Amino acid sequence: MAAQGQDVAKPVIVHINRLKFTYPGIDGAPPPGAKPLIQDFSLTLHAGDRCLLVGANGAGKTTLLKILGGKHMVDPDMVRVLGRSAFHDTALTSSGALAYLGGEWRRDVAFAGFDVPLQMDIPAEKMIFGLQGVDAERRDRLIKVLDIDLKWRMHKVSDGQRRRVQICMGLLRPYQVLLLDEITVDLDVLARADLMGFLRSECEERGATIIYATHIFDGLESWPTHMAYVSKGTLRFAKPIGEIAEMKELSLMRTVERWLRKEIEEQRRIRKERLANGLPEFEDQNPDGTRVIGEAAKKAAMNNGWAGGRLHSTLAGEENVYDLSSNRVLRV
Ligand SMILES: Nc1ncnc2c1ncn2[C@@H]1O[C@H](COP(=O)(O)OP(=O)(O)OP(=O)(O)O)[C@@H](O)[C@H]1O
Repeated sequence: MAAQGQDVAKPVIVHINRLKFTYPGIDGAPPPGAKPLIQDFSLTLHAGDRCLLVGANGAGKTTLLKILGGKHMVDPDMVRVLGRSAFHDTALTSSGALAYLGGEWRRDVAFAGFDVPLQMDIPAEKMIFGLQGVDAERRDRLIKVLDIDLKWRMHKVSDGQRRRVQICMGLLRPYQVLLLDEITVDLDVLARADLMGFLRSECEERGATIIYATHIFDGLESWPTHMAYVSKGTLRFAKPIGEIAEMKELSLMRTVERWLRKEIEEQRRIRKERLANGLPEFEDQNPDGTRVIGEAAKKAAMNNGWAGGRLHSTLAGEENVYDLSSNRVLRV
């Protein structure tokens, strides 16, 4: 489904066409019998669109952003960013045209993409000015927007201050497509508002396209042009913000809350019906009560693409590996 009501004169920037994806098991192949995590997912976004990606924990938002960012291989026709397949055409990310800023930074001392240790005794200035080929005006603007003190020593700053430097570095290059995965958690109200304002101007002034997965809706009321609601790996809908009926009477947060409450009620009803019909409560439940299908899946190594399975190895012994969304992993 394309986001309805968009300006068709604008170029298509992101095109997802009936995407289907299953995380590979330890042998690199999808576990036999595993239900795809993402299925029949289609979405089209145009230049200048700012799309909020919403959905419950584990719905598949991070997975989708990673697929878009070229970190998981899918059929090249299923996902096109700027007309190219990010997985197969690595120049898309290395050129900076496609940028991804994700929550995994939080647990990671090395900054994705730049290979710079973030917690060593190094001034923010050295990190920010260390990146070559950057437009000086853009750099100054970002330093101002994120209110960065160039003298900050990276090993002594707060989480929020470190995050500001990370975000600054991630935005130094003028991307055409930006994928954001819950990046504002540590930011104070002012830094968050200024950052969102900056990102908005990027879309309005130079036609950048942004997809932002978040659970924090404070101050985002007038930010998105579109909303995409994901539920259990499928797209419920993607619409321009003006076409979302609930938003005429409810805030953004209450709107999403209403969707998620409805979803959970539906799931409870389905589970009740299954039990009443003598079936296991969950569709993907094994007889022993676990919810991973097949032996290969039980042994599946957690590999989240961006970080080569570093953190996930600590979770290898956990039973229901498929019930751990990325944010849950981060919060462990
Ligand atoms: N590397 C992996 N291997 C196998 N399954 C995974 C892997 N990473 C995530 N999953 C599973 O995929 C599902 C979707 O996870 P994902 O992180 O995409 O959800 P999300 O919508 O971003 O959740 P949240 O809002 O909690 O961040 C979860 O059930 C999770 O257990």
